[in-house]
Amino acid sequence: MIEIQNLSVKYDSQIALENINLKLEHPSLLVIMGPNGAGKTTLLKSILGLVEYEGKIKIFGKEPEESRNIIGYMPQRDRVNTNIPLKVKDVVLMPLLSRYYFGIRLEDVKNAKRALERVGMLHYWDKNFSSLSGGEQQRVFLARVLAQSSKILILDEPFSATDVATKMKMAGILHKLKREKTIIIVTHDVNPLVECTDKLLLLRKRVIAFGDVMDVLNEENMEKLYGVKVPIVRRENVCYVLGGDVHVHH
Ligand SMILES: Nc1ncnc2c1ncn2[C@@H]1O[C@H](COP(=O)(O)OP(=O)(O)OP(=O)(O)O)[C@@H](O)[C@H]1O
Repeated sequence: MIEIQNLSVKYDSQIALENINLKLEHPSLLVIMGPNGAGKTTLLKSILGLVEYEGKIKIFGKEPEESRNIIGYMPQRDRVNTNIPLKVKDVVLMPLLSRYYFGIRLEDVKNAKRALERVGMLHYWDKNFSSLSGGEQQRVFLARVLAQSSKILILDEPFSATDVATKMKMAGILHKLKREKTIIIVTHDVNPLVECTDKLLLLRKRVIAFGDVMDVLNEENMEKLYGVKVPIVRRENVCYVLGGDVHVHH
């Protein structure tokens, strides 16, 4: 369970997050949406203990710094150097290696292969990572995080650079995983995930809205969030953002 109380983050004097409160049950899937610069990545980094913050964050009752071994993190692709001179297998195995000082275990290789198979990339095992397309690299990054078998997954824009088939495939994997894990996803495109999202957080430095998708995803809240009209279509028990990828600078 993740509990955040009165969380605020400042970079120098600039406020990135102000008075964030939320509670997330385990297992569940939380989607975070908001305009560029809204503090989404900063919120993820706070949960990971990677930035200084004011307020309280408890992850199964522990501090973020003490919880790193139960969290798998997939950073935003734009912010990592994807020109890595490594094979696909090395990229997936790397976080597993750092856990054990005595080298690679057969079980780690099995986990890495299983994760790559899950995202449909096992045939690239021996291929140079930098030669893959953006969407393929994204699938390898997802495999890397899946192979860690963490209780909590934090994914920053996992769908960027992926085609519609890959998005649907990734969403399907996450849908299955959320039965046993807590998954936190930042995305500009909530549509592939609406059916498996338990809680939606609309963030713009502060919490604009937090709750069930059907309650939170409405035109009034989207206008508050993005400052422009964003049409929503409702159909039976689901709703979608018309335009899909909402990417607005505030
Ligand atoms: N290391 C840093 N030093 C100074 N300012 C920062 C730093 N990281 C982020 N910021 C600023 O904090 C604000 C929030 O940034 P953050 O990356 O959390 O936004 P975001 O919602 O993830 O945006 P995007 O959708 O563009 O990825 C921005 O104004 C950004 O410029």
